[in-house]
Amino acid sequence: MIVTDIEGTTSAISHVHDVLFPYSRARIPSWVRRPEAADVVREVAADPDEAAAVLVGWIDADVKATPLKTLQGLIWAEGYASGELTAHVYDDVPPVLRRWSAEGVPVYVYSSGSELAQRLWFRHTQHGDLLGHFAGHFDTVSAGPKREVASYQAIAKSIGVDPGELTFLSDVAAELDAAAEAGWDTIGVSRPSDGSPDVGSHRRITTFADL
Ligand SMILES: CSCCC(=O)C(=O)COP(=O)(O)O
Ligand SMILES: [Mg+2]
Repeated sequence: MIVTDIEGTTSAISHVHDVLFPYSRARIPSWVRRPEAADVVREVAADPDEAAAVLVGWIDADVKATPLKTLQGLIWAEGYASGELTAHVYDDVPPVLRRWSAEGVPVYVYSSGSELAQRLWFRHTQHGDLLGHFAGHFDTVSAGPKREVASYQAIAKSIGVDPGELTFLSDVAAELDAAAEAGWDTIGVSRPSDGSPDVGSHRRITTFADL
């Protein structure tokens, strides 16, 4: 069974940082006053203005904080609905997703982006709707932070399989290390167009075509 990261693995880091993050950053000051954001604001600060400053600071520092990821999912939902946003997925990914679907290989997503953000992402790619290829989604709420071994143990337990049956695809060495420590197989996906991040000692590929 496959569990895949999104940013840097199925999709370009540059798209997240140059398109998605600025879209949410520009809208946070008004969104913190909306009723849908009340829980997030309460978690982050004493009032909406203070919350907006914290949330924008997290975007600028790329902090994968759960309240930020929750709010970004809500903000991006409007962008996808209006047609302002389209998600990026590398050209080599859809053919492999189709092959895995045809072969009955279950594929899950594990991303710091919220489950809502993940679903929107794969529903609105430049290749069309790819969401049907995924058996389930894990985020920092359902599994925990991506650099902690316990998160990978929690995912294996939730799917109901031995850790050795799971293969994790990610561009981040610390995430792959945590998955390996939990007993998973790991493959580092290192995209040259994103600067080929270092995946440490893990098996390394540069395209899903190699899977
Ligand atoms: C579809 S989630 C959008 C990207 C994002 O907010 C993020 O934090 C991605 O992190 P990942 O764990 O996929 O590297
Ligand atoms: Mg990543």
